[in-house]
Amino acid sequence: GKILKKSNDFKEGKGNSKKVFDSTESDKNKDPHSHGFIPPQIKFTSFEKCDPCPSIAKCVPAIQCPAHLHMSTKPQMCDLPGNGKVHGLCCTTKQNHTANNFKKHAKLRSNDVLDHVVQDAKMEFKMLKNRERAHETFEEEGNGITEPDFFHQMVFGNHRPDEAVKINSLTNAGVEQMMASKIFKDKQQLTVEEAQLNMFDTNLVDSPMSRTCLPHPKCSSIPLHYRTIDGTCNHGPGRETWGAANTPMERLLPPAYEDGIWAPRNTAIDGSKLPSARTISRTLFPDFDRPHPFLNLMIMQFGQFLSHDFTQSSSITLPGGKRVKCCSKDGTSMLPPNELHFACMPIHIDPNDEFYEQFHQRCMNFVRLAISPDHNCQLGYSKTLSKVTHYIDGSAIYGSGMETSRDLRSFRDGKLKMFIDFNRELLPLNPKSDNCMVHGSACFLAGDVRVNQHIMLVALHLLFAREHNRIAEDLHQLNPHWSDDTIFEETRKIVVAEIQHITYNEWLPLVIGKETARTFSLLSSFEGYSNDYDEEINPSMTNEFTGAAFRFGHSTVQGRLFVEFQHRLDEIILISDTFHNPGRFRFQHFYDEIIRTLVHEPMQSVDNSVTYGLSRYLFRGGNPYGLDLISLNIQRGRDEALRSYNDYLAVSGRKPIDDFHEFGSVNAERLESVYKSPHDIDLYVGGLLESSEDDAIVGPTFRDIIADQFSRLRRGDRYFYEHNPTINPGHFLPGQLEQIKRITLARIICDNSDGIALTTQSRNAFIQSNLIGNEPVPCESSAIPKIDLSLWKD
Ligand code: HEM
Ligand SMILES: [Ca+2]
Repeated sequence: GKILKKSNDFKEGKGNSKKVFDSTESDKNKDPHSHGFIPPQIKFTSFEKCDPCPSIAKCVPAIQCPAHLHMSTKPQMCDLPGNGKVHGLCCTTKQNHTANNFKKHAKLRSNDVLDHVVQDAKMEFKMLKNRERAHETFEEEGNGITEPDFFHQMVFGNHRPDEAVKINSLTNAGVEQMMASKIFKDKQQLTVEEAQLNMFDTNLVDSPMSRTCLPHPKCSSIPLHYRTIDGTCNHGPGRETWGAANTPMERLLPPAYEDGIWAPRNTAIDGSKLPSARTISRTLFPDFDRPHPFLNLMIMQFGQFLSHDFTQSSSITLPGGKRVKCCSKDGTSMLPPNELHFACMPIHIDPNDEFYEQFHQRCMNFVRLAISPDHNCQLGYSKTLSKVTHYIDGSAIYGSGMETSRDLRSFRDGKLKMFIDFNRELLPLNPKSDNCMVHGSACFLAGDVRVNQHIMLVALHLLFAREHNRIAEDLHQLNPHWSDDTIFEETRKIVVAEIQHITYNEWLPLVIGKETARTFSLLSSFEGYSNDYDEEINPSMTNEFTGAAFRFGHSTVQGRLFVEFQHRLDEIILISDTFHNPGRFRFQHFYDEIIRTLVHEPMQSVDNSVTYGLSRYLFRGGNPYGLDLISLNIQRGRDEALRSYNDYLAVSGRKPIDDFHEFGSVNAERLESVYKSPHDIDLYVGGLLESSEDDAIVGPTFRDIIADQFSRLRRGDRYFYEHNPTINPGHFLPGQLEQIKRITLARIICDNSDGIALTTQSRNAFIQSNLIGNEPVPCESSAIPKIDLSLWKD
């Protein structure tokens, strides 16, 4: 095989001088919104085999090979660890896939230009804010029945008014920078794809717009012993904000923004408009009961709990924090263009929609995500942000901000606040009256604002909050001299390690399959420390992951819960009745019973079926109909400018499709009835419809996007529980780490039950409890190993 010496050599790859994108010169002067804009396609390259990789390059799964190398040159194939079925690519696999890797050639011509850009952007921003005032006059809810859209916006909500103010000013800064980038692009006559490839070489740090830059935290020169609450200072100088709360997401591939800056993906390959997200949803995602043969609903619920640990997008709101509305009041039409807020992207509902027709609904509200200033305050395409820490760090339990975290702590013996009801711990009651449907009934407070979203989610929050207090109590007994702070931080460290261990050791291999977990080096080692930290890996969420791949979970949701009660009649609970309505937790037996149900009941398979509880009745509350989560997901992908499904096949090293029949004849027919070309398929749709391979539950495209993200989340986290003492300033002692690695979800369930309806538990809490080999054993049984906390005695 050929030897490549430097990363630069990739660019020189023989016979590969062709351009990355299929860009036509005429794109340059075209208005991207005008009919006829053709989104650039990513070219697929085939690879030659070469073993071993040249020294500078590493053999990595294709998706981890930075996009620019991938697309413009021919990296060579190599063998990955595992069963030899999957080939990797020899790549220099550092930090970002896109940004900063492309040669910058949009050099600033003169400083005058930047001054003009900044001035114009300021003016435009002012005008935008003025126009926004007109929307303030819309009245808010009146009749006492909360609209589904109200709870939808709560998904992007804040804990505290001060957080709302902060995020609002950050969003404004993002919007102002977006305007500057647009103006800059026009003045410098950059093409759409130059913008998409982030070829801008200009930042605002020294400009009068520097106040819009992302604030840089001051980190001490010696790394802190415990991770910060907001995730700052995990990485070294220049990278202090990586993975922190309120910082931008990254991408696997350049965005499909149609103007290169922020205009959503709207246009099909032939220049016509893409089909409506609702049309796609109702055509392709009916509701069938297809229970998984052995996985249970805990797979689903732990997955959502995790997703709330590492991502919460933010939505654009009116200046006072109120909702933006894009449909007429009665939902029968969209607002006319001159009345639409700039963040509006309402979803069109067909007149013959078999569900919404009876309610005369023709429009579903949809507001675009907030955008953030860049880490380095660089002009370029817009980036969405996560309000929670990107790391797996228990932020759904402890909050992602100092003030929220204080609101949650009791400041006694390191414990979290709890609400004592019937002599047992429930989550503290939420002082905010609008967080739940039924005011005055139970409504809870946790580290994540979405806690009350539905009843199964509450159970997981409670489980881990109880685990915190249980460990805190033990540490207090062992070390009576420890302060509240020390107990809190030591307990938090253990709980986070438990979550990370369960994630990588139990949960993830069941989702992406053991083989892929091995290929991406994601399995926990049986013993000892790990050495795979890489300071250049940005752990931040990718848009492909949060906007599409990790939403696979929506297909696993069971809309009807069969809850077996011991002292009452069994009940079927409809998930649509529990949105923001967790009152059942006040029944003494309910917590134990819902956990038992999660472990007993099958999850739904990942496929073209989604419960109507999500695709018709989402957040219905007291209304006859709700929202459609699948429509929201598809529309969200376009809002975030995810590229079409085919481009992601290319980046994970597979051949793009040009025939709908790749998805089987039933799906092909349905796809063909909505999409004009296989090149138009939205990532969420294509990814969900793929059949899985080997032992994964998701198809290969989602599988690889998920595996890549979980790889970043361990290799790019200094405080990852397994990392060795030279890397992790808060590392565990060898004996302690050994104890952590004994932990399973089953043990945590056992240790925190009320002992009423739950006294036995299956060893694998992610596999249905009625299956042979996974029969429940008594909680005291040594078959479910315990953690020995005496190793934490000072
Ligand atoms: C009953 C269960 C669930 C409900 C009601 C629910 C609801 C929602 C809603 C309303 C959104 C925002 C949609 C938008 O406007 O873009 C969302 C986003 C999301 N969901 Fe779910 N979901 C559920 C379960 C799950 C599960 C099981 C997973 C993963 C295993 C998951 C992963 C995600 C992710 C990653 C996002 C994006 C979050 C962000 O970046 O803001 N969800 N979900
Ligand atoms: Ca987090």
